[in-house]
Amino acid sequence: MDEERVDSVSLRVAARSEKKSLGRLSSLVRMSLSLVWSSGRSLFIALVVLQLVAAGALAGQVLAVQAVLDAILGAGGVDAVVRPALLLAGLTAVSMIAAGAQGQVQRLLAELVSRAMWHRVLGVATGVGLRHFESPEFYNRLNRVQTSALSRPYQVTQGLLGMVGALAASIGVGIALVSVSPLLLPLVVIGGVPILLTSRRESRLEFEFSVRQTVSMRWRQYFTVLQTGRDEAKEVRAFGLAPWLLRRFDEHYGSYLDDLGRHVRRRTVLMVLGQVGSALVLVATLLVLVWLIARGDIGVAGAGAAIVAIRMLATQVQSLFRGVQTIFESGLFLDDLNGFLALGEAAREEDSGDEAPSGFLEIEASGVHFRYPGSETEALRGVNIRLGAGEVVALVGENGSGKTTLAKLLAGLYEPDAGAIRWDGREIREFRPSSLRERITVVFQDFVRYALPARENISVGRVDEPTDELRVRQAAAAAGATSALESLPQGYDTILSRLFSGGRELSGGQWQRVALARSFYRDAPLVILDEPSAALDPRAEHELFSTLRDALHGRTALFISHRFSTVRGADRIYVLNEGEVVEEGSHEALLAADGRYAELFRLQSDAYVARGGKAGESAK
Ligand SMILES: Nc1ncnc2c1ncn2[C@@H]1O[C@H](COP(=O)(O)OP(=O)(O)OP(=O)(O)O)[C@@H](O)[C@H]1O
Repeated sequence: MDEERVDSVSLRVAARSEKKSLGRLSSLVRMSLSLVWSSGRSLFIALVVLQLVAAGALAGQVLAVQAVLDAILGAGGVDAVVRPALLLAGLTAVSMIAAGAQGQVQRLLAELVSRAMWHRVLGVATGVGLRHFESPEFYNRLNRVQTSALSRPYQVTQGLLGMVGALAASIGVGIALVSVSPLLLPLVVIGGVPILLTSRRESRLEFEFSVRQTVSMRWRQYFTVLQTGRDEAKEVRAFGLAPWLLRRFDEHYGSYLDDLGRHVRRRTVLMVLGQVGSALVLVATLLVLVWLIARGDIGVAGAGAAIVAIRMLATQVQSLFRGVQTIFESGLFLDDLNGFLALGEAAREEDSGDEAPSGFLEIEASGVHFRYPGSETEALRGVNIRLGAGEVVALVGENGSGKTTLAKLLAGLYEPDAGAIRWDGREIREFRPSSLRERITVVFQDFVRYALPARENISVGRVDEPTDELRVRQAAAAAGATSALESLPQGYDTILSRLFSGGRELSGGQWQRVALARSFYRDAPLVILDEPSAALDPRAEHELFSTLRDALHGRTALFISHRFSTVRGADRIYVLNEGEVVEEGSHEALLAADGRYAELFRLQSDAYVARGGKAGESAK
């Protein structure tokens, strides 16, 4: 919670101290333009052309109005009015068509920019180290980036294009107005200033509101997922959670709506102040016009054209200043976005070092300490373990003793705070992290169940190569998944989820076999299996471990298990307790030592015997 508070406070402070210099404006514009340009240059050019056409047509309309009025008041009769009237109609049609076409082109361009932004954001989300996923601030930022910052570069460009169009139109109409009376132009421009001032304040309020509401919005999203998610649906019904979840959702929505109400009121007050200020200047401008007419400086046709020009120009000047405001408003969100994208830069820089060797003779963890970010206590405290090539090594220990954490460090997903993990004497931190991970395959307890065809659920084990059908089937066979997958309606083409039509769901144990097949398909020299048999029935578990060495084809395996019947076949067993290795050795040696392992083993086998089964004895 503290981190969230610091995050929003620091961002609000940054927003207040933000410099509104021209330099900043130009750097925001440059960044946004380059993104839009690289995403769809031909559409961008088309938009600029359409803006210019619309602006030219607008300025032409002022002159056409004057020509129509001149013709009406002159002695040429009806015939003389036809040509300027047709011109006016033509110019009006052109400006309307240009505006309509702009809307369609903008829609396409916005999607192209959005895709380019998603590429960057997803690149960061998948590229940053796992430690970021321990931090609420990372999720806050990710949420803000997804909900608002993603569309901002395009909005800046749109603001800029709007400004270009408005500027072109203002110049055109301004020249037309000056030709009627030079005095009126500065007054119309001054009319835009109140809008500029109030909208700058509105921008800041908008950003502050967004930062303030990030955490609440994430809670709302979370409660939405709980009520709509497939995985959650069972428990929500079984526990009758629906009304309670809806109440929790409503609490967050309620506080959001209260804050939104206050925010909208403040923005409305500012908007009204700006508009009233502009309207007062407009009144002054019109009074000057009346004075000019009274003095006889402007004729009737000129006065008519001036009124049209003042109206048009006031709108254009407002658009111009609103464009500036959009850019500044987006600037605050873009800073946030840039901060997020910088994490990706840092991750790319971190992914450097030597190529990891294709194999090893020995992996050794020595004196490894590790504490999760934000955690008080160490999850690992001076751990020493060794894995020889081709060995099958087991980690056992009670819940929370650090087994999974050690597996994550060995998999190169976290770095030790102290101590080292070495491959044949070389510290793994010397290797490029992504190249190290290519040499390792891990099946986590909570492996991902992809809503994809069975084949892809296995071949995602190695996506950098084209799918090898034979290897998919061999991996499935090694994991004991063949019969479950072949009996599916479309065999390996069946989607393993009910989310999509034709899909089928697997049982927990069948899924576990698919995850194992995925790890075998990866074909890496080190295989890490975190409770690979937790969901397997006794027969499947027995089959898995009796054939594990064959399936490994000489690869090294580290597996975590709570079942001692599976652990006993390992070459070496490490017993963890509160982040430390307290015992190591073969099953027989550990039993003979009569320590913690022997105690846990007896507890488990006694439980079987107590239930009257023979499994305990057979385990011994
Ligand atoms: N992502 C995390 N952030 C902070 N602390 C964590 C995180 N994951 C685990 N821990 C803590 O680290 C310690 C070791 O956890 P770990 O998951 O390695 O235990 P384990 O031996 O694998 O447990 P289990 O048998 O229940 O799977 C525990 O105290 C746990 O609360």
